Amino acid sequence: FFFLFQRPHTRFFVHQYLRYFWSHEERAFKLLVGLDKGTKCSEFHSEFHGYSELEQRQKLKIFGCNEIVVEVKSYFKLLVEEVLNPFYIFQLFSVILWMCDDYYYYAGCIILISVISIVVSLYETKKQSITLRDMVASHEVNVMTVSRGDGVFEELPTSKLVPGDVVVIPQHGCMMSCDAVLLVGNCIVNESMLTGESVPVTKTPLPNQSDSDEVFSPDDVHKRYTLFCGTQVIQTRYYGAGKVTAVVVRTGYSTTKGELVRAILFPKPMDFKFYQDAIRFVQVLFLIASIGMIYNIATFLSRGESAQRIILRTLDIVTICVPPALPAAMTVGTIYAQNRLKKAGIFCISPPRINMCGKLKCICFDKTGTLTEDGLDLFGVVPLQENRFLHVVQHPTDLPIGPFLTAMATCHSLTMIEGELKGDPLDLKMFESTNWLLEEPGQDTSKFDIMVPTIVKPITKESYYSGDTDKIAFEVGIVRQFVFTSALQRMSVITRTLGNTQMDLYCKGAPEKVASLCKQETLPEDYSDVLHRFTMKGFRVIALGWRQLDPKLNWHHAMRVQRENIECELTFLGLIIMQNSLKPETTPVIRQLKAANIRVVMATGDNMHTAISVARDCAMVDEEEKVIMVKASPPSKNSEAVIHWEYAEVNLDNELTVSTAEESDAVSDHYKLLGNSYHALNIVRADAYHFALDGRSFGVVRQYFPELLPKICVKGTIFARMSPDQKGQLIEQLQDLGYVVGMCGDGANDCGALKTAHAGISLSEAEASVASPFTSKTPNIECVPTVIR
Ligand SMILES: Nc1ncnc2c1ncn2[C@@H]1O[C@H](COP(=O)(O)OP(=O)(O)OP(=O)(O)O)[C@@H](O)[C@H]1O
Repeated sequence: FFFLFQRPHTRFFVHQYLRYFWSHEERAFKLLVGLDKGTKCSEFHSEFHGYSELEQRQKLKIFGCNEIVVEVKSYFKLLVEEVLNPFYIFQLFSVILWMCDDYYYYAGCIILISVISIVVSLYETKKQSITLRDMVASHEVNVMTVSRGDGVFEELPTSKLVPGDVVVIPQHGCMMSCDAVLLVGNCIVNESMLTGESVPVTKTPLPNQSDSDEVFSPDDVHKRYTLFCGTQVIQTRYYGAGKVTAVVVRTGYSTTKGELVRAILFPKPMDFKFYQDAIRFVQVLFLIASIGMIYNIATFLSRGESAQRIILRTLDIVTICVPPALPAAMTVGTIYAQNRLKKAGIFCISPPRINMCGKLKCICFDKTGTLTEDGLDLFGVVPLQENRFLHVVQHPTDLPIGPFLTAMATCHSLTMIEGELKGDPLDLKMFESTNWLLEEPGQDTSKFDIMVPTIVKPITKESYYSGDTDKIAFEVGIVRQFVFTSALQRMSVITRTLGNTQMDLYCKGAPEKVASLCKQETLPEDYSDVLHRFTMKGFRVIALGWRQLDPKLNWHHAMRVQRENIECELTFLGLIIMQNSLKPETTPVIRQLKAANIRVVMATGDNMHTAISVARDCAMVDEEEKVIMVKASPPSKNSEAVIHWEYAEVNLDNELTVSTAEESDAVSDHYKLLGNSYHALNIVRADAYHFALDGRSFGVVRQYFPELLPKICVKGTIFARMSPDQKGQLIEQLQDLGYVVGMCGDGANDCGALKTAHAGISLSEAEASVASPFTSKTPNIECVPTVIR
C-alpha cells in the first residue's frame, strides 16, 4: 500500500464492504489487506512504534473507517427486493389473469395471503437485521489510546484506527474493535462472540526474534498472540506500570469478526440439490402445462371461440400447473420454523439454512463438552516412583510435595476474575484437587523477582518447607505461560520456587504428545499398556512432564525463549485420569438419529481409544459392530507411505498392511482390501464395521492415498486427535461424498467445521455467536433432532 500511497489518484471499488485497489504494476484490481499477509513477525517489534497524525490520516483514506456497520434496510427497499423475486412476479401475472377472467374470489384470497406473507417477512427480515446490527455493535468502545511514537500517547476514536497503529489495551480490559497482535504483556480474553466458548483464553506477546523470517499469520500459527475484534479483554497483565500494547493488523470488515458478519450478510450461494430439483420440477410442470395449452388451443380453435377467450383459457392452464402461492407458503414456513426454533432455545442467524436442515444425512459431533460433560471429574492420578507407575491415587492432596503436585498446581491458565477462579474446566478440576491457593499479587511482587504475576502455595501447615537457616514458605511463582492450543495438544509453564535459583518447566497435555517430548528413559516400561488400559475404559488421560531449566536462564531469557527450545528433554511425571461421562441426553439422541438412517460421526481432539470407548458407550458403534483402526504413516527413508489396518479391540493377529501406491490401487476395493484376512472378510459381508482414524493418519491418507479417502470416510465413524483444520477438512470430504452434513460442537476447536457444514449448531451460553448459523442455549445434543425436524 505504500506504492498506492505515492499516487494520489488511485482507483478503487468496494465490493461486499471490502476495498479493491488498482495496481498499476500488475494491471489488476487487488484486494486491500492489512498487516495480516506478508508481514514478518520480527517487523512488528522493529517497525511499528506509532504513527504520526499525518501518517494516520493518510492511511485512513486508504483503509477507510474501522467500523462494522450492518445496514438495516428501509421497508421500501426490502419490499422492492422481496417483490422482485420471480415467484412474486409470476403471482402478479396470475392474479391479473384471474381478474381478467372475472375470477375474483380466488384471486382475492391469493392477494390476501401474499400480502400477509410479505408483511410478515418484511417485519421479520427487518427485525433480524436489527438484531444482527445490535449483536455486531454490542458494547463497542469508542476511544482507544494510541502511541504517537517517542512515548507520546493520544486518545483516538476507534473508528479511526488503521493497520499499523500501536494501541494500549486498558488494564481493566475492553471490547476489541480491531484485530491486533500483542507486543507486550498478557491479556485474558473472552472469545465467546467468535467461538461460542466462554472459557477465558490467555493471549501472550508475540516473541521478539529479530533473526527470524517467519511470516505473521493471525488465523492459525499466531492466533495465541492475536486479540480479535469482537472479543472481550477481561484483564491485562504486565509488570509494574508498564503498558500492554498491541499493533493493529486488520480493521473493519477485514477483521475476523467482519469476515463472519460478511458471511452472514452475503452467504455463499450453496450448490444445493434442492434448488436444482426445484427448477427441474417447475420445468416439468411447464412441460405438462404446454401440452395442455396446445390441446386447449386446438380444441378452442375447432370450436371457433374468440381470441380473448383462447388466450385467457390457455394462460390459465399455466397458473393451474405452477402453484402461485408457493413463495408465500415458503416464506411463511421459514418464518414459523425460525420462531419454533427460538422457542426451543435455538437461535438461527441464517434462516435460508433452515430448509436445508430437513435434508441432513450425516451429523458430526465433537466429543468433549458436546457428547460428554465439559466439567470432567478427576478420577485419580498416577504418579511415578523410580520410573514405575504407582497405583491410582484418588486424592492428589495425599501426595507429598514434589514435581508431580507442583505440576498440577502450576500448569494451567487459571486466573482470578472478580475473586473467582476461572478458566478451562479441566484446569480448574485439576488445580482444585490439589487444594493449593492461587494468588495474583498484582503490583506487589517484591518477593521473587520484580516480575512474578501469579503465585501458588499449599494451604496446609505441614507443607511448609523448612530450609537449613530460615523457615521459608513453599511458594511457586508462575513466571511464564505457554498457552494450550488444540494444534499443539499441550501447555506449559515456567516456574520458580521461592528460594530456588533455578527455574522449572512443567508441561501437561495429550499423553502421546508429552511422551514424545520426554527423555525416553524416563518413560516407564509399561507406559503404553497403562495408558491403553485407561483410555480403553473411556477415561480422558492427561500426562505431565517436568524439567529443571538451565541455572543460567534468567528472567529475561525466560521471557524470550521459544517454547520449542525448552519443551523437550522432559522427565515424565505421570498421568492425570479424568472421568469422561456422557451427558444423559447423548445416547437417546444418537439412537434416534441412527434409527432415522442419519449417519453419526465423531470428530474429536482426544485420544483414539477414549474416543472409541465413548462411541461405544453412546451407541454410535453398536455392541456387535467392530471398529477397524486405520493407521497410516508417511513415507520415510526406507519405506513408502503405508496403511495399516487393525481391529481396535482385538489382538493384533488380524492386522494387515498395505504399502506403496500400486498396492493401494489394489486395495481401493473393499473386498480386495480386507479379503486378505478371513475375519475382515466376514466383517465386510456383515457390513457391521466402522473405521476409526486419528488426525495424523487422516493427513497421510489425504496426501498419499487420496483415492481411498472417500471409501474410508463412507465407513469412518471415529476421527480422533483431529486438529481444528482437520475437522473442517473432514466435513468437506463428507460433503464431497454427497452428504448434507451437520456439525454440532461447543466452540473453539470446532469453529472451522461449524462454518463449513451445511448446518453448524454451536452449543453455547452466549445468546448468539457469529460462530455458526445455529446456536443452542441448551448445552446438549437434543437440539439436533429439533433442528432436523
Ligand atoms: N487445558 C489443557 N491443558 C493441557 N492439555 C490439554 C488441555 N485440554 C486438552 N488437552 C489435551 O489436548 C488434547 C486436544 O484437545 P482439544 O481441545 O483439541 O480436544 P478435546 O477437548 O480433547 O476434544 P473435542 O475435540 O472432542 O472437544 C486433549 O485430548 C487433551 O489431551
